[in-house]
Amino acid sequence: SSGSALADPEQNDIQYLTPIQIGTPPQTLNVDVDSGSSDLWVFSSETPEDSVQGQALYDPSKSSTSEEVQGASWQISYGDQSSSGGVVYRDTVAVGNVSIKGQAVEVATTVSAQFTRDASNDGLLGLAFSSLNTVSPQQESTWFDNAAKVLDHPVWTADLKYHAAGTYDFGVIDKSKYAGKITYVNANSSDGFWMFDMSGYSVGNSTFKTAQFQGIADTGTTLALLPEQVVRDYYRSVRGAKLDYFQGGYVFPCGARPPNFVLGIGPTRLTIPGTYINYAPIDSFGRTCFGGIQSDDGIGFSIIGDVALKAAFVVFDATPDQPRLGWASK
Ligand SMILES: N[C@H]1[C@H](O)[C@@H](Sc2ccccc2)[C@@H]2OC[C@H]1O2
Repeated sequence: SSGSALADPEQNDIQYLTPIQIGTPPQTLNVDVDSGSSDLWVFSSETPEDSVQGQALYDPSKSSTSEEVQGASWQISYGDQSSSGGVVYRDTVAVGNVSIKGQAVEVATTVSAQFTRDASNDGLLGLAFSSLNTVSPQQESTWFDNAAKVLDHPVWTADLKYHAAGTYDFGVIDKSKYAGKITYVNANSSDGFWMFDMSGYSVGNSTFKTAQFQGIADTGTTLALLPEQVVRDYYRSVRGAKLDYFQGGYVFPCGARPPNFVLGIGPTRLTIPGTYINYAPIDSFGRTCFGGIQSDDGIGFSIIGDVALKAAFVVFDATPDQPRLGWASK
């Protein structure tokens, strides 16, 4: 089987939301497909009312195919310090018409304020490796790991777009969605992420500088978080750019036209248009803008988020024993 689901951006492409169907009859929720985590969790009838502000709720009691996983619980905290936790049901979950029975659906009994504030986000669909799943005492598999058994190929692809709806495809590589060839690089899943090696970078039309650093492909992170040195080098070329301690990153006058940024991924190059790096105004006058490239704060690896991913067609290939990431222009 194979399927395709919408990736609909919120304002400024802060995140992309994908409708999924849970239960019988199907309950549709819009979730954030997140290649940086491995829990499928949703707002639910068991989420305290004061923690819900407009989200759609999954109600297992209204699904004839739901069953509680006795004694199981989950608790997750994310890179941006948000968090959630709760109990676990099994139910049928369809993404892009690929329907999987007995999928662990983690229902939230607590969510942090960032999630409560985000009315259009009904939960997360974690598509990193199952080794990061937080369900205890028995860890659960991601929806993709369960689906890979029935998909024509153990792959899913991300075709995110700048200020427009894109798609996540499952089990198929759609040739109409990219141009030229797909270049594959090995992924290292030992930390549970889609981690891969960068080979260098260039700013605008300057010469390519070799630099060895690792990064994770993270559809759930908005920006591209790169090594401090690389980021400092980039903003030297942006008129009026400065590191704003209070905003927590590099800002510049919204009239600035940041240069393109070229990321070396193994032998291939990913060009992030400067327009994607003029991420969004931080003030209501639209005078000062926040950069789409920021520092990874020395966490030990970079986070290749949506600002970069939306410039490519990306293949998450979970071929057993050798996961790979495919990159193509579009
Ligand atoms: N992988 C990412 C994840 O999807 C989000 S979770 C999230 C939090 C609040 C609002 C929406 C989503 C968080 O930011 C970066 C990293 O952790």
